[in-house]
Amino acid sequence: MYNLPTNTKKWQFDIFLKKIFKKKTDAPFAQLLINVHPLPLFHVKSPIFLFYSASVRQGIVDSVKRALGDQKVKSVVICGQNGVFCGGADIREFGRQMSGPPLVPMIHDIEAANKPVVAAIEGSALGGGLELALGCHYRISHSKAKLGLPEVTLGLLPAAGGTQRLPRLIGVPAALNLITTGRHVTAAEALQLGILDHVTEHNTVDVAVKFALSVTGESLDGRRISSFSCAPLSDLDSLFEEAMLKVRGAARGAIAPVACVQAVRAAATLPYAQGMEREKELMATLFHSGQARALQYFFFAQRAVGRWSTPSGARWDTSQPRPVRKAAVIGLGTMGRGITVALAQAGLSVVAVETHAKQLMEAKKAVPSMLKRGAVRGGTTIEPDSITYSETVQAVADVDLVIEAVFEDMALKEKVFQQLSIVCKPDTLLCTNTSSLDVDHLASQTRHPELVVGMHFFAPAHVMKLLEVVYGRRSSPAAVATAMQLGKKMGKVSVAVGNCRGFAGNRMLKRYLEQAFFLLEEGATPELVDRALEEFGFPMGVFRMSDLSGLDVGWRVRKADGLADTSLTGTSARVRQGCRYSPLGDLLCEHGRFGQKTGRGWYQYDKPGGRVAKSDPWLHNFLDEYRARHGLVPRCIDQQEVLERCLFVLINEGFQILEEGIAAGPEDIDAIYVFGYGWPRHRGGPMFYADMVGLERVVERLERYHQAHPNVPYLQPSGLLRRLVANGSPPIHKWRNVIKNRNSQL
Ligand SMILES: CC(C)(COP(=O)(O)OP(=O)(O)OC[C@H]1O[C@@H](n2cnc3c(N)ncnc32)[C@H](O)[C@@H]1OP(=O)(O)O)[C@@H](O)C(=O)NCCC(=O)NCCSC(=O)C[C@@H](O)CCCCCCCCCCCCC(=O)O
Repeated sequence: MYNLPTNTKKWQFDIFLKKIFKKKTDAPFAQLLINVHPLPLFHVKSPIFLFYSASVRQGIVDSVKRALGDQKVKSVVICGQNGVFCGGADIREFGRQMSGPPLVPMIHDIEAANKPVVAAIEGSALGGGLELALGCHYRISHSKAKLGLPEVTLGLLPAAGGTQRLPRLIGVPAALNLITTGRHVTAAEALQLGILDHVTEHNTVDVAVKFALSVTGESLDGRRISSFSCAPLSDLDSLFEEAMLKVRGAARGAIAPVACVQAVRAAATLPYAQGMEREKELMATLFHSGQARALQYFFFAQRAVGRWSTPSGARWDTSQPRPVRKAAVIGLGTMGRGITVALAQAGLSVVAVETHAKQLMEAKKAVPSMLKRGAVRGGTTIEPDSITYSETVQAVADVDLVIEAVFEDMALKEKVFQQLSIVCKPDTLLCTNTSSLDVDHLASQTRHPELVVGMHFFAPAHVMKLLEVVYGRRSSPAAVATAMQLGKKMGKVSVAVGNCRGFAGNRMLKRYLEQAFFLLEEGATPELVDRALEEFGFPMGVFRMSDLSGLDVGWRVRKADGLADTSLTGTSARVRQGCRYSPLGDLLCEHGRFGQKTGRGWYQYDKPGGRVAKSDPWLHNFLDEYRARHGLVPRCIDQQEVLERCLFVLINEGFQILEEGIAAGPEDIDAIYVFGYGWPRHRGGPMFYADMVGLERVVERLERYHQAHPNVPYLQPSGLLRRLVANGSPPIHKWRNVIKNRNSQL
């Protein structure tokens, strides 16, 4: 029996030796089962799994050394504990001084062993976990395991030989796909790709031990992946050019996918040792990059939003969600259909209500085909009768939860909530899919305001990952917890936010859009503004995005708010409620230019519904005339000003939202912006970006722009932003302390 490595606690590293006797000969025969797990997670509901920490790596190195040096040991099986092989490197270690044995020589020594080493994979083999398995001579996996090299999603590349061994094992095209996307594959796909040697439904370790016995003494020459050559390909150059174009198009400005392509190219063109050198060099450029920091921050931020809290003290860990088996959707327009699909995909039974016969008929056709497409994409099946359709609200009498998705009109929504309050069971949760209306007001229309919350979906609702769960003043903790849990069940990232106009996302977006309009007044063009934002990493600039979502949407809201009055002339045309206002969007709508759907907006399209935006001379003339009419002298505006004006004002509103407690922490805002508004993930989200840029700089630029535009009050740095700077600009993970101190003084 081997002893645990000194200085390793039992819960950190477990290793045991199993003596197995060959049945026929009865000769002593031993395998080493190295448990490469577990770091317990301090999360009651999570399973235990391991990420390589220094002590784990040390443990593996020592154990493998002893196993290989022990004549009694004939083969080695490496497995995890508690059903998980290995989730890869401990990401938290990256920010600190790294210690302990490095992974590359550790895996190299395993591969060089003269005894068969078998990886027994259960749960996950990700990142460095899969790289370890690739260093083994055989890989046996449970059918439910997931495998992958997700380093690219953390701004890195698989630098423990992953970029060199995987292409040698499964070929360049398949390896490029896995390494540049970071996607996880099922055991079945991994077997088909050739990553695995065998997949089992039974006890993986038992199967691996049996297998390890069966190959004892066999030659390992053909089993060391580093000695393989990549399968030859006829046109390597165009393959890599195509791969480069693809990754550049998928995440503009992201450096890790580009480095991944370069590393795989090295595998395809260089001997293994030189390829490893190239892998190391490329990793060194990524490792300390801002993008790696941003992506690793975002990895934890995504998880942090699940630990929600509200200013009234409701929390994720003390609030019990209610079971939801049957749900209803009221209103089957675009949003309602998407929500119906998302609920059905989550396995709920759904009552879909639409009072307009024509719309109902169309929905009855559209929803099943959306479900079918989703099932094909996700390889799932859907119970066709999980959705029932009705023309009357009475059909929702027995559901556990209703999501209202009627037209964005307060009077109409009020009526629906009054009806629902009468028709539904007294404990039914009533949710509204509004994008900006007052949730408290809607709650006041019902008998149980504590059971009312907002569920703000993003279009298309069955595809977009973000869900803002909006708690009102009287929403009960159970109501919030139920909506959050339902969001998770639908595969969404649910973020709890307070009730205010536009909630967190749209409230910030309003400021961003306004600045973009002001920039046009001052001399910019839609092309210039969009180019700056797209080069920053947004998939679409603000004007292309408006054309896609429809200019009439914002126009309707501005009209309802009494803002869109184009009959005003002179200076009052560009001022509303004492603040600068740009009527440009309203004027375009008056010309019938609603964006892609009308074939004209900020750009022109070849036909209504066309997708390809082309510069429009009409629009440029229109802007010239508009400026001349208002005595505006166009000036040269550079990309930096576009970014600062549009992004810093959005960030400033984010600080205001934090100050007011509408969002509990910066991670919430960042998750909303990355998942709902196309903020480039490799920039971590707007609040993380502010931290990277430096809070002093954000304040300084905002102040300067405010001086230049004194009638734009929200260019003034928010109180929280100023306080953070006064507190020495602490790093983002400490902002909550400053916010908490302030709230506790209120
Ligand atoms: C594993 C999962 C699939 C589990 O999912 P599940 O849903 O069950 O659970 P959660 O996702 O909620 O996670 C629970 C809990 O665990 C935390 N966590 C998850 N993964 C990690 C991790 N890898 N490290 C640390 N912590 C982790 C998570 O945050 C949750 O806790 P919380 O408190 O937040 O609730 C799923 O979690 C998952 O997919 N995880 C990520 C897996 C992954 O991405 N793995 C890859 C890691 S990177 C890696 O392995 C790199 C390797 O290639 C090794 C490379 C060699 C490195 C060498 C360094 C050389 C540096 C050279 C440069 C030097 C230059 C110079 O200085 O000069």
